[in-house]
Amino acid sequence: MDPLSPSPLEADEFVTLDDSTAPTTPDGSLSFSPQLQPQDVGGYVDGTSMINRGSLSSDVLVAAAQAPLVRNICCVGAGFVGGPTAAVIALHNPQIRVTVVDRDEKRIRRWNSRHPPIYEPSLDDILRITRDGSRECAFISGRAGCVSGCPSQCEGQTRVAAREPNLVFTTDLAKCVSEADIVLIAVNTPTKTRGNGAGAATDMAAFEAATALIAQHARPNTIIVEKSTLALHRPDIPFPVLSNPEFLAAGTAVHDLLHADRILIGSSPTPAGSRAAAALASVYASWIPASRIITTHVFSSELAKLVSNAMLAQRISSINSIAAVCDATGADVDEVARAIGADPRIGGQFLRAGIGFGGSCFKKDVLSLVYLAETLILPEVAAYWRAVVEMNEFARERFVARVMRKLNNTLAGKKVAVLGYAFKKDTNDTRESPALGIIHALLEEGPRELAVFDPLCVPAQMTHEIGRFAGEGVLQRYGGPVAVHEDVYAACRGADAVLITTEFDEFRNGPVKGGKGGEAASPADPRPFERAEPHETDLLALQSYLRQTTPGTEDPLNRFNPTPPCIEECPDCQLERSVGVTGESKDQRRKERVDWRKIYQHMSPLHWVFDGRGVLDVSAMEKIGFRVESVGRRSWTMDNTYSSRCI
Ligand SMILES: NC(=O)C1=CN([C@@H]2O[C@H](COP(=O)(O)OP(=O)(O)OC[C@H]3O[C@@H](n4cnc5c(N)ncnc54)[C@H](O)[C@@H]3O)[C@@H](O)[C@H]2O)C=CC1
Ligand SMILES: O=C(O)[C@H]1O[C@H](OP(=O)(O)OP(=O)(O)OC[C@H]2O[C@@H](n3ccc(=O)[nH]c3=O)[C@H](O)[C@@H]2O)[C@H](O)[C@@H](O)[C@@H]1O
Repeated sequence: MDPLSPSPLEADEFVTLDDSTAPTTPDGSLSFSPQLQPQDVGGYVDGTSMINRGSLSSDVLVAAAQAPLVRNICCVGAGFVGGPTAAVIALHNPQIRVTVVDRDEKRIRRWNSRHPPIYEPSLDDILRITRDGSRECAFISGRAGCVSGCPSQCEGQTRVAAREPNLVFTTDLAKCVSEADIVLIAVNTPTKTRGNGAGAATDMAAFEAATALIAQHARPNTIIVEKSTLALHRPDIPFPVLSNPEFLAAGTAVHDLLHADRILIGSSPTPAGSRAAAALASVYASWIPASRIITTHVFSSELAKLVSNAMLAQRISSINSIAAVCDATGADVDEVARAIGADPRIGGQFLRAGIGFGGSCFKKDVLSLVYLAETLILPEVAAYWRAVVEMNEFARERFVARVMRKLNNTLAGKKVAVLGYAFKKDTNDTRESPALGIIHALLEEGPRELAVFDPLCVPAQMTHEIGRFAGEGVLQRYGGPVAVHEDVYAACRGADAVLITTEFDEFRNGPVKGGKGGEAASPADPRPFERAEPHETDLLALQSYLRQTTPGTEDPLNRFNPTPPCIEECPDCQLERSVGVTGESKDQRRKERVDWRKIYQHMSPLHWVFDGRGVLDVSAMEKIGFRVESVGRRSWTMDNTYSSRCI
């Protein structure tokens, strides 16, 4: 089989933005929507009188005493949010049965196999425990090599009991919903592509379809929880409805769920609303400190989620606007970011300049805010937030223009390698990836070859997507210029220019700065644990440590049950065999840094590298002989020195 051709099942399974269907989105205006009338929110329609302010309020604590016991949770939507969220809830609540239901059979098949549809660090370990159950195990309580008589309980063994499976993936929505005490809705809410509000409003089609089915099958008093991102929406169903937006980020989903800085629960200001909020809070309280569980009015919660993403996107657009100023003046955007970030009122995060933000949410949520402002007749507010998206597009266009300028404004007869296809590092999520727009723009210039490489995305998936958005004729197998590579060196061989479009650590040539998304420092031995019975989070930390000290050991605690066997004709196994890569070997290889010297030797003589993500140490690259252009940083001139005024 051609390794680059999608297997029949795989091609259908690729993560794509669903096409918008009918114009079902409510206008977003409180006064326009029949679902947003005062009786729904107990007279708090103006949003000013929230029931609870700050963390877990006394109302909710009082309600907690009367909150229904949660034994069964159903999550509708087995995507980037539903899958990891359900897995972490199941991990920390072994007494709760968690079912994840999706209408996409292939996706469910993959969740039930050793080929989960999404890649997230540590997710596989959690699935192994919750979906497959685990064996009893034991380990030395103290640090390895600790001396006898150590005061820190280092002696002796800690035993961990076996666990029954409590996470189930299925397509049987009716059954799961009818058994649930809480139903989490985590279905996709993309931007509408046609009809009223196209290009800005949220497409509520999947959400409405899900709520209609839930209303049909749920028992009375089942608590409905919106995890999908919505804008001031109230489903018209006779159940207590909570808003519980998700703040996890792709690539760090498990970390974000395990160590959430806040859990936001919006409810209506009624005793039933508070009881429902308390029941949901009790699920999170298994691992999140009560001080981090914030309860608000349901609309405040939904708006807070939109605003959170809008503010983060705005920071990226702000620093990218400054990158353009740096390019024109000789200032260095990283130095500027470091200097301003040292002010605690500003802070240092989300100030990495480059080709702009991608992903399924930032653009969608900013546009949703724009649409909301427009429907509320606040054109100035709408224009303000729209500029964030426009600046993002400018960042990408500016990068392409710079590549073209340095390549004499033509790609005829030239080969360009694009490194990074996912929208950010450590994920195989490609939705709204800046790389896609860049590939599209480069194809317009008629290159001889456009080679694409990504350390995590499956080549067949990339090929399929590029063929879909640019037409199959662009693919090499149909005589076009696009070749997707499994190997970075093959991608760069003979290239006139290499572009870095995703901030994977694999592409770096210098140290990685810390942070949750950064390259993890070698994990320290977490023992001895504070608790005699370690938490699952403790066990995950111990497992990472032991894996590092005994490389090649997949299950150092000897806790895992075997993964479910694949069906004989498993398309994922076939694909792995055809490209000679297994999940594990790919993980292993991922950790390897690109050898830039090797790339240099086999590139064409100009050795251009365009760093769209600021991952390269330019001086080190220069020593090898590369000519590097880095957004908002330094720029190459023909007299072999770095120019300060390049633009
Ligand atoms: N992707 C992310 O990192 C984050 C996403 N969000 C929000 O969470 C929501 C879900 O996003 P993702 O998980 O990324 O979407 P996704 O597209 O990965 O997954 C959604 C899943 O819902 C399923 N689905 C749709 N309608 C259904 C129905 N009627 N019955 C059963 N299953 C149905 C789809 O088949 C799909 O598998 C969105 O509102 C998004 O804005 C929030 C925070 C982070
Ligand atoms: O609602 C959502 O979907 C999620 O959106 C973002 O998470 P995500 O899009 O997964 O990833 P981010 O780390 O926020 O990165 C988004 C994009 O911005 C880019 N970025 C990020 C940071 C930065 O400084 N500069 C920059 O260009 C990244 O490369 C990426 O393309 C938010 O960070 C999450 O809190 C939120 O839950």
